[in-house]
Amino acid sequence: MNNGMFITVEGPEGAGKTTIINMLANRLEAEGFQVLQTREPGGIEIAEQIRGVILDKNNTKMDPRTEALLYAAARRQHLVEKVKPALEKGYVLLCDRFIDSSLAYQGYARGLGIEEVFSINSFAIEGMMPKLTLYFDIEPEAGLERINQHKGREVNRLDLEKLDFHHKVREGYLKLMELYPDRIYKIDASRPVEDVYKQAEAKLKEVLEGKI
Ligand SMILES: Nc1ncnc2c1ncn2[C@@H]1O[C@H](COP(=O)(O)OP(=O)(O)OP(=O)(O)O)[C@@H](O)[C@H]1O
Ligand SMILES: Cc1cn([C@H]2C[C@H](O)[C@@H](COP(=O)(O)O)O2)c(=O)[nH]c1=O
Repeated sequence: MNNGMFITVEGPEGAGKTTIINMLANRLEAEGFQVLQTREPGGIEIAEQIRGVILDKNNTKMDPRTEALLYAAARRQHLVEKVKPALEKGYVLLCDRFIDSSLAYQGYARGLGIEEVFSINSFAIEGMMPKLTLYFDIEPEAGLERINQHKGREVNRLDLEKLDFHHKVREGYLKLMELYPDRIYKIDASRPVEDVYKQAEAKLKEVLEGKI
């Protein structure tokens, strides 16, 4: 039984996902929803350990397929331990990144192929897809500039990829929007925080009120 609502938030580095998820969670809780925030890769102990391996700056030899499989493995464990139980209890689950990150980063930007990466992830997720994905669209230069200014945020292995890679990630997301127009909703994340929040809140409310 699945009574909750599975919402994912996606986008390039520094798009503002974490900032807006926090604001949405506060708002929904104030309105009486049961809300759970989580993230990928991570969110539970085993997946956080896998995150450490994937994002370690010293792991420069990591093969792209190994990377894709590790993300899928972390996803599987997180889904079983946290996502499914929360949805069964009726939570609105706000997840910072999910399968679309693998499709955009590993499938498109790394060149493994969107279909191939979807296929290995099918084994991990067994059809559990989000009801809504808020895609935070921003030029990579602007997103990277934000994270460079963000004191205390550790720079990880993926952040250190060349600018061309980050452009491909964005192109990958734009392709995903064409593939899944009913699920993925684009937010202009280059705007000031309040404006980005309003765009996200309006769409989320539509979905929660059952308008789509
Ligand atoms: N709309 C905005 N305008 C300007 N700065 C912003 C905006 N949204 C977030 N920021 C700032 O940009 C930095 C990155 O924001 P945040 O951590 O929310 O992004 P993110 O998408 O979760 O990043 P990543 O996934 O790459 O870690 C933070 O310092 C945050 O305060
Ligand atoms: C889930 C997932 C993530 N990634 C990348 C995207 C980011 O570069 C890092 C995660 O760092 P964040 O600060 O938590 O955003 O991992 C990926 O390439 N593939 C994935 O499936």
